[in-house]
Amino acid sequence: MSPLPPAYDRPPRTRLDALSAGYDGRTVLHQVTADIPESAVTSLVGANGSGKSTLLSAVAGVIRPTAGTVVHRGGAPAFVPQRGAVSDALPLTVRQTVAMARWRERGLWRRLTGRDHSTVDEALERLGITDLAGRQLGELSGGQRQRAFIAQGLAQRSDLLLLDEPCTGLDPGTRQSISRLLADLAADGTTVVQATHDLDSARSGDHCLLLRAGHLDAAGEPGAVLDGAPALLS
Ligand SMILES: Nc1ncnc2c1ncn2[C@@H]1O[C@H](COP(=O)(O)OP(=O)(O)OP(=O)(O)O)[C@@H](O)[C@H]1O
Repeated sequence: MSPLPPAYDRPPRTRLDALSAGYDGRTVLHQVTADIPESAVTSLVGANGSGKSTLLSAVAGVIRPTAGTVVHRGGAPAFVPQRGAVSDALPLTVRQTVAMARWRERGLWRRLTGRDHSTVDEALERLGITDLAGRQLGELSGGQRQRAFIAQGLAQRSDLLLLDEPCTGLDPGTRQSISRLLADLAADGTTVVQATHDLDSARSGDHCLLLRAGHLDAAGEPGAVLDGAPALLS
């Protein structure tokens, strides 16, 4: 198999054109135009409040653009919001949490199929949490819980995985292993977009978008984007 071309040469999986979005009439994301290359890890970086989560939510379809467009070349994305899509106060096991991804497609009144169960098993396996399947979500460490939420995202079987700060609050070893997992997913054909404050993780990705006060400040190869933003590195 020939190696994939660098991210900046890959076709866009998703294209943002003059995308603006916000809350209650207040615009926080201003006319962002960018491509998200397929089969690559794109990192959204920027200071607190720069609009990373808002951009992800707009790409996920959770909030509507106030202007501009998000065009997906493919199906609906899987979105793993900050702190996961379910409260860890709910009495759910890890397996039930991951299986929720399949219920969304089936509807609550249908039984999960054998393929659904295999998808859940594969997602648990891929995140290395098969042995935690029967544990309650509320009993897990931060890193274990984060893996369960990423597994839930994977089990949605989308080729576009959107993750809001998957590494926040985790120790360096766990952060590294999650970054490696994201790279493996991209190598297998999944387009990954992560909002992150972890600059090592951003640097190890393929592509980077830097937001400043809701504007796209730079885009491209991670090293070049991050080296051009010394304030972020301090
Ligand atoms: N649900 C919301 N309702 C109203 N305003 C919001 C909401 N979510 C975010 N904002 C505002 O939008 C702006 C951008 O926030 P956003 O969470 O997108 O930034 P961020 O870059 O992800 O920040 P952080 O790194 O702190 O997570 C901020 O001023 C924030 O207060």
